[in-house]
Amino acid sequence: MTSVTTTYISKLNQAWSNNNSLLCVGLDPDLAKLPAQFQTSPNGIFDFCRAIIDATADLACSFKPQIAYFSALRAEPQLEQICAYLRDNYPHLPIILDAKRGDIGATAEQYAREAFERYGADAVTVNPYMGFDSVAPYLEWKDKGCIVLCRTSNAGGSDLQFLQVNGRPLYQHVADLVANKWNSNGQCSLVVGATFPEEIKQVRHIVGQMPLLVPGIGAQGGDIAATVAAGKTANGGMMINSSRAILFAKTAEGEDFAQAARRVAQQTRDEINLYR
Ligand SMILES: O=C(O)c1cc(=O)[nH]c(=O)n1[C@@H]1O[C@H](COP(=O)(O)O)[C@@H](O)[C@H]1O
Repeated sequence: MTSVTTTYISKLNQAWSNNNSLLCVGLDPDLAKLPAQFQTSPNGIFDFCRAIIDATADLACSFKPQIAYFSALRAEPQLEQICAYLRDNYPHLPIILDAKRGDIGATAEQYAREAFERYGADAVTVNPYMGFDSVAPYLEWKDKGCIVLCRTSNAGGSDLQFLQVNGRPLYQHVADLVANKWNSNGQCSLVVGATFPEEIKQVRHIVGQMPLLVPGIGAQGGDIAATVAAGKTANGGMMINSSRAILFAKTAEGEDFAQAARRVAQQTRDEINLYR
């Protein structure tokens, strides 16, 4: 059996190759969209996510729970259970806690503890808007990952990220800053949306081999071929996230929701691999 390593980056490298996959399965369990039996049972969110995890783990390079789907419903204990379930059963797959945190250092220390101690995540998404001292507390956790928003997948990302600053767009400054100043321990990644393949190319050029978290395929319509071509590296280079398209895949005749999720995850993984 392959040995399990403990840093975010080494886990990710192993997951890319062991599962031959760049697919990150997003866990965004919108209660209203869950099959009816999970909407009403007390541990329904956990049970739904566990079924999705078991159905897709061999096809994924990581799982990304989005914290708002839990905290909005006071369901953080179920998120703790999901993270524990992932650590116990799929310890080789990194857990990316999507929380998009950003605050002054003292508060960021608490957010880092929340991500890495409470949930035992391998990496957390953070917002760079408040600058280095707001990100530094995450970097103190040397074996954990810090995934910084750079060129987000939403249209409104352009409001700020495309502003020209000293001759180039702000998102390129973020990429440069993270790659050349903040990443001294090699634990950083960047978020770049699959809806903007040209920007993925620009970011890849600036950051070398740094892993990218790339949401925006599936429900947001990002182009898989263009995304992979723009961001791939020799050993992987990207976690390409899909959430709703997998979680709430339309069932074919005779399929249950988990089988449908697996089918879509497999199609997505295979389509990504076509272009690697
Ligand atoms: O950081 C993220 O994960 C993220 C960044 C971004 O630029 N765009 C984006 O969609 N996301 C997240 O990625 C997931 C996308 O979900 P789907 O559109 O359903 O695949 C959601 O959890 C978003 O919060």
